[in-house]
Amino acid sequence: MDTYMLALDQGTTSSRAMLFDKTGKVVHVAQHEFTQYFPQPGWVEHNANEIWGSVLAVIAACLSESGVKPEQVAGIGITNQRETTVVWERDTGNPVYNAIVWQSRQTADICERLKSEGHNELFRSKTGLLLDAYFSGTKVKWILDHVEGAREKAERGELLFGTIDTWLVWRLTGRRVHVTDYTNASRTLMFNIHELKWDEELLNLLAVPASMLPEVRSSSEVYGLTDRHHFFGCEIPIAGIAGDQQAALFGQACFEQGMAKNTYGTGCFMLMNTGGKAVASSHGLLTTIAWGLGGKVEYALEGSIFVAGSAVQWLRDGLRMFADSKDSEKYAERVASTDGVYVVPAFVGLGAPYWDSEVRGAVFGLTRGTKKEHFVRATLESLAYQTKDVLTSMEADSGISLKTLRVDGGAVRNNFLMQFQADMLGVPVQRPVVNETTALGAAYLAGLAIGYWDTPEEIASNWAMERAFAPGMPDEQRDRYYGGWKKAVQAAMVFK
Ligand SMILES: Nc1ncnc2c1ncn2[C@@H]1O[C@H](COP(=O)(O)OP(=O)(O)O)[C@@H](O)[C@H]1O
Ligand SMILES: O=P(O)(O)OC[C@H](O)CO
Repeated sequence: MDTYMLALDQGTTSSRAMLFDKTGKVVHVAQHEFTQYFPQPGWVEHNANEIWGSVLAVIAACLSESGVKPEQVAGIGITNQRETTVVWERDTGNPVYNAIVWQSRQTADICERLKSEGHNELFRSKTGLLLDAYFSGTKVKWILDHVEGAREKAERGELLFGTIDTWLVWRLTGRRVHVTDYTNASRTLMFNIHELKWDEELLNLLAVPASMLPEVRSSSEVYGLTDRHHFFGCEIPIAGIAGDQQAALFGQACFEQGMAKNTYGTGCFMLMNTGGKAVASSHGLLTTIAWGLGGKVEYALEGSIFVAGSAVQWLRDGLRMFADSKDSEKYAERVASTDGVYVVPAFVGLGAPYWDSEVRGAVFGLTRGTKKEHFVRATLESLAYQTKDVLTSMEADSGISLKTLRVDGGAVRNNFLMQFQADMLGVPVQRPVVNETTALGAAYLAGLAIGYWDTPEEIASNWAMERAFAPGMPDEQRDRYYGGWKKAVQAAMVFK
């Protein structure tokens, strides 16, 4: 009987279940979108029960559509949108508030207050992060402060906190197992990434009771078995957990120090493996845990870009410039350049390396001759420029010069973008055959724990390139283009 690994990829806009075989090939995918709530400007929330329902639905669809029987599933790996915060009642399992999504800015004032009290450096040095509304810690505090009775319940030990991985494992195991892994813990602002434990001093500053927190485990081990009731009568080991960007780094087999990947989805997330060393950034990057595996923890430097593919969606849905995102390539290629037009897609502020939550989007260099094609091209180029900003910081922080960049995510299908990216970075951009590297990484982590795969080397040999894009732009032209982008960003940051 053939067996498969099942990856559950719980993303910001959809949940996916994916079956992989031993060669790392996708056997089947099922996907389900769910509701986005925007209760106030800048706030983004999800219904945690709807997410749970969507995960059950995609598991059922993936198995029934593929004809794979539940008993053929050797193990489950979970990967998730990171930082998104759920608080629920231990006894009833009811969330006390919506899940507050990573993009949500509703805790910006809590961050400002902690910064004004001089705590930024403390959080940075212990967690590798910044005091920004992006991360979970202030979101937990916000729920305890704003939901009636929540703080009292939390103090009595009646509430549990989890990122989405934790929520799903708790539900899948029939409410028995309350765990997370190092990668997800490292995005909470509450976890000390050097001592590998929840940090009491930070918990006190955030006023979050330790009793709410999940146990932190490695990214590859058996955490528990699925409850028969949720898994068609089968008890399947849940054996891998990683935040989606770390899972993609693993799925791209970036196992050696200095290897990096960039995922072009809603946002762009570039991670560089820095090995067993937590490299502190002095250029606006995050230090994060890449994975915990085989009794060891490896670290990564991360540049998080908040708006990437969603800028293409904006052209499609907001400005109605085309009906399908893939047409952006055709329009961009109809002109030889943007003719000096720059789009700065700072719709929710700018993440790495600027961390400016007040700045908003801007367009520069318009003339009477500016056409839709220039606009589309400039928007796509903005993804590559933002990535260049991050790589420049990454090389400065790590002292490592990137040799090649491995890419994945929805927007890498755009050949214009990939070529422009290679030109801008001056290094080859490599696109793998399997673009579903996030889910694949989760499957690999789970598969290693249960012996479906034996070693990371075996996994690395599965990685295959679909196409490489070689840099070809003359230095002078690259510097001129990039210089224009830097000026555009600076100008956008002045206008607030
Ligand atoms: N051919 C394309 N060119 C440019 N952008 C694209 C293309 N195809 C998809 N996208 C963008 O990629 C994003 C979807 O990628 P995906 O990896 O599924 O995102 P996520 O996991 O963040 O939801 C969308 O924002 C979409 O606009
Ligand atoms: O849901 P995604 O794939 O856009 O990823 C979200 C990131 O994990 C946020 O940090």
